[in-house]
Amino acid sequence: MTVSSPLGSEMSGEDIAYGDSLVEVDGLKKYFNQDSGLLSGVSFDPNQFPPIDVGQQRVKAVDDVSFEIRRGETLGLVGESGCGKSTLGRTILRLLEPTDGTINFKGDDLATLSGEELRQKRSEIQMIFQDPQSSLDPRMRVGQIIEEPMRAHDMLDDEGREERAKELLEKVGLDPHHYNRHPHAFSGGQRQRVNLARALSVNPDFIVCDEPVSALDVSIQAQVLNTMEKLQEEFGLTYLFIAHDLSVIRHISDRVAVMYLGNIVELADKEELFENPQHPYTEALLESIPVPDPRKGEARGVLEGEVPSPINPPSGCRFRTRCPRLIAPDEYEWTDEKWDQTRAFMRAVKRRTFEPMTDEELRVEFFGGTLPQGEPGEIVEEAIDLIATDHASDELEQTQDEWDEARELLLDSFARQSICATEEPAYEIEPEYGTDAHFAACHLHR
Ligand SMILES: Nc1ncnc2c1ncn2[C@@H]1O[C@H](COP(=O)(O)OP(=O)(O)OP(=O)(O)O)[C@@H](O)[C@H]1O
Repeated sequence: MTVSSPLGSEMSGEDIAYGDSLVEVDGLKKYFNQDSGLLSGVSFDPNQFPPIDVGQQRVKAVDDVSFEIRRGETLGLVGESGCGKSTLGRTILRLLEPTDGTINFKGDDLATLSGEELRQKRSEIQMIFQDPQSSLDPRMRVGQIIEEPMRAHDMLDDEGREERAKELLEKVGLDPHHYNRHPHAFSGGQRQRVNLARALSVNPDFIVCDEPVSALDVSIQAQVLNTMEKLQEEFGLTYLFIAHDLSVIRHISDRVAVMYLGNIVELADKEELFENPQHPYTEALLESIPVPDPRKGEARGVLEGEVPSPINPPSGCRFRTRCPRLIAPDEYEWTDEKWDQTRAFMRAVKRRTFEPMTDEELRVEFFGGTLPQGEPGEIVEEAIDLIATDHASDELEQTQDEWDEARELLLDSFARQSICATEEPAYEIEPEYGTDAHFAACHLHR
C-alpha cells in the first residue's frame, strides 16, 4: 500500500536533493525574560547612568547557534538537561519567537514568516514530543487524533482523511482497526506510534523529535526507533532528533550536534563524534555513559560542578568554568606540570573541596612541594597564605572572606586570562572517520 502526497509535489521537498541542505540555521538566538512580571528584567543600579537597566535578566537559552540539516538525514542533538535543546527545536519550528537569527527552510526564512504564510509552512514541519500520554487527548479517538492536522490544513474530505489515517496506522505498525479506539487503551510505545502517524498525516518534510522515546521502556525504544528509520526512508523525511541519552543518539543519528549552555560545542559525523571526540565537554559526556557491567562501577567519569546560569554565561568558551583542560594563560611561562597543578589547586579552592591545611601541607598536596617559578608562583603563594591554617595558633578555620579572596585572586590571575575566557572558540578539524566537516568549539585546536 502506498501513501501518496495529498498536498501535491510542490510541497514534498523533492526539489531538494538528498544530502543538500533542507534547514539552515544561522546566528539563531532565543532569550527569555526571566519572569513574566511587569518589571521582569528591570534592574536598578545607583552607580550607573541611567540607574535603571531594562532587559539585563535574560535567560540566553539559545545563543548564536548555526548549523544545517540535510535532506534525508537525522541530526542528533544531545546535551545535559537545561542546555537549550528543546528551546532550539521549538524556535526552529517557530513555536517560539526567535530573538535573532535566520531559519532557512527550503528557501524561506521561517524567522520572518507570519500569518498565512507561516500557517502554510507548518504542514511541512512537524514536531513529536516526549510524553505520548499527555500529548494525546484522551477524549478523542485515534482516528480523530491522526486526522486533526489534516483538518486544520484543509486536506482531503472526510472519507479521504479516514482512508489516509488507516493507511498511516498500518505504516507506523498499528492495526487499522484501532481507528475507533481511545488512546488510553494503548501502551506508551503504541501511543508514540499514533503520534508519528499524526505528524505524518500532513506529509511533512522535516520532523523535530523532542525526546520521543525517553519515556519508553528500553526494550520498546529500539522498536520505535526502527519504525522511525523505516518511515524516514519511505517518506524521505529529515529529522532533528533531540535526546539526552547517548545510546539513543548513537542508534538513530547520521550526524550529531552537542549542545552546552545555549551553544553548539561540537558537530560531526556520528562515528567521528563517538570515536574521535574533540571537545572536553563531549569527552565528559561520553565518559559518563553508565557502564552496563556493575562490577566496573556505575559510571566512569562524572562532570564536575554545576552548569552556570544561562542569564550570565561565562565569557569565551562557556564550558571553561568546568573544563578539566583549561588552557594556561599566555602571559606566563609554565611547564605542563606546574600548570596542571595550578589548575587543580584553583579548582579545589574555587569549590572548597579540601579540609583546612597548613602552608606546608598545601604546597605538598597540590604542588609536590615546589611552587611554579616566577610571578605565577608568587600569586599561588599569596593564595596559599590566605587560606593556610596555622596549627600553632588557636585559629584553625580561615574566614569565608579569605577563601573568597584567594579564589578571586586565582581566577582573576589565571582562569580569566586564559584564551578560553577571552576568545570565543570555533574550529574545523580534519576528521579521522569519513569526510564530513568536524566542528569543535575548543581552543585546544587553535
Ligand atoms: N519559557 C521559559 N522562560 C524562561 N526560561 C526558560 C523558558 N523555557 C526554557 N527556559 C530556560 O532555558 C534554558 C534551556 O531550557 P531547555 O528546556 O531548552 O533545555 P533542554 O536542554 O531541552 O532541557 P531538558 O532536556 O531538561 O528539556 C533553561 O535554563 C530553562 O530554564
